[in-house]
Amino acid sequence: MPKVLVSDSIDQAGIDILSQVAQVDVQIGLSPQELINIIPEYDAWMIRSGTRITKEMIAAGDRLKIIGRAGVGVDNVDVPEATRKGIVVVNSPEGNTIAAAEHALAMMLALSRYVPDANTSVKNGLWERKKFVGAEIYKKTLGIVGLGKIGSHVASIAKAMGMKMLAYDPFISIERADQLGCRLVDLDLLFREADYITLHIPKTKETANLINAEAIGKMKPTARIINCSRGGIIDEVALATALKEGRIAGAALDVFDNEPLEEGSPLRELGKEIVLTPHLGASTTEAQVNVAIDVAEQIRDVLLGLPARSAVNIPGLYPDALEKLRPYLELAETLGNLVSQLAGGRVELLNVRLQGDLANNESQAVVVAALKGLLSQALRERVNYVNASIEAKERGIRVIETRDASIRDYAGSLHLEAKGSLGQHTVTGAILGDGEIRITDVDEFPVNVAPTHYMLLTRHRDMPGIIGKIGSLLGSFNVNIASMQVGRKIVRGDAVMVLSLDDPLPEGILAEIMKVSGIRDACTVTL
Ligand SMILES: NC(=O)C1=CN([C@@H]2O[C@H](COP(=O)(O)OP(=O)(O)OC[C@H]3O[C@@H](n4cnc5c(N)ncnc54)[C@H](O)[C@@H]3O)[C@@H](O)[C@H]2O)C=CC1
Ligand SMILES: O=C(O)C(=O)COP(=O)(O)O
Repeated sequence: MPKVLVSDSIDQAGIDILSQVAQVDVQIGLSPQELINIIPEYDAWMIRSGTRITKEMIAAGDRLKIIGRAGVGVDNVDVPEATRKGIVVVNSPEGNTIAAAEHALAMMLALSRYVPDANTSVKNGLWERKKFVGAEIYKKTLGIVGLGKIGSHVASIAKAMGMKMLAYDPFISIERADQLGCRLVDLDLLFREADYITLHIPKTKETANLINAEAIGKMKPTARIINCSRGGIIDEVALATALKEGRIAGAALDVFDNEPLEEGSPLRELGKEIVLTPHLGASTTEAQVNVAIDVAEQIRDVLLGLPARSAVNIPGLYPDALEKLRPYLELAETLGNLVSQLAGGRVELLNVRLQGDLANNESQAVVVAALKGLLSQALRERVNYVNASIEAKERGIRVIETRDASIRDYAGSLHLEAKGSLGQHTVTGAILGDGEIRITDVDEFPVNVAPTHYMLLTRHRDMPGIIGKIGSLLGSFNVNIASMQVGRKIVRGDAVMVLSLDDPLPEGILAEIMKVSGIRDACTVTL
């Protein structure tokens, strides 16, 4: 019988499901070393946010087939390492949406009316009515950062409470925001105008320290910040200083840089202007039943050899179909990711054209893979083969699928066209005889490049010297070029340059590239 390790507190409903097919061991509070010692005997591992699954633990888990996160965020799991080891990572993308949204609203109200401190005061035998005069949220402006599942639910309730709403989410369409009663604005305006700012975004490179001293400096002195998303999005020291000096009015935090919140944290020293909870966003009976069942069912299915419905790192397709289409799914995902970065965040239209032999194939999975790639910049591990179409629909992305079997530059190729905040862009790619992916066309300019993790694309005038200048500029920043391709339609006309790089581009280099005479546009892409 397979064995499942449960190392965080999970609702019994989940344990019951797992017990149908496996021996379940619940072991909470083990140290990282203890986990490394015992994980070799387990086939599956079920956690919440309390366990950090590291590369070393995954390396030790020789029998591990699946890691199940009973919740949304998988930032406590080394997903790339799990993927490399062929371990499926699943989560429950929607099981705790309502709980997290309601907690954010509870925090907003508690903060406005000083409920926690007033409660402590009464329990201490005091009756301090003057000390706890609060603020109403009615007719106040709520700035929602991240209009995904939780942010959308917060919006619908805040609307009913009479709030005016601004939202910032570079991956959401204006129509979707309109439907929710939110005005999409840039971050700067949101910071300046909001009375309440609530964060509902994943922690990524872009969102780490988003709320820093500079951002706080733009806020009203009466502004209050609520964070029930992820620690590390707010600079805790900058926030504590601003609250201490009265530069903003309050903050309510459920998540922290270090959890549990460390003893010397300056946040602990503040008074009624701060409300702190110990990562309780998902802690309702209902949400815990939802996520436990959702994830336990997936672990059970995978242990029985069936696909998982919310895998964050592999497609939830049946093995036969998957094997046949695998190269094209990878191609579609890569091209989707590439075209989304060329078109800018707010993509409103994706046209997927299956060409040559590919036009005769079952196409749905290819379109879904392209959407998964397209949304991966916004949703990271949250988007998968199962939810990509729904996510795209909710974001107001129009998807058009066309086929043209007569285009036969390659046996089978895929052409994507996306319209976003940076205009309309196209990419084409194919699978070569050796199974390798090639990008064969960018914005209708022919190229022949293998995609790599770091890429630089320029639009320039085809003229002598320009390639050399870009090469030397990259060299002077110690960036190594793996390969370089120029595509043009006519001599000395417009051209594109596609460079595969071994290193990420340091900050500031794009501005230098743009100064090179003849360069019209340049962008970096991370695949
Ligand atoms: N405190 C708690 O116990 C809980 C916390 N969470 C966390 O809440 C967060 C939101 O969860 P969901 O709404 O389910 O996720 P979601 O994926 O549905 O929504 C996230 C939204 O953030 C947007 N986004 C991505 N990068 C952005 C950026 N740089 N700037 C602005 N917006 C950006 C995306 O377009 C998306 O609409 C996640 O970090 C999740 O882990 C979720 C449940 C419970
Ligand atoms: O689902 C999430 O992303 C959460 O943050 C919830 O965390 P938890 O399962 O309550 O430890």
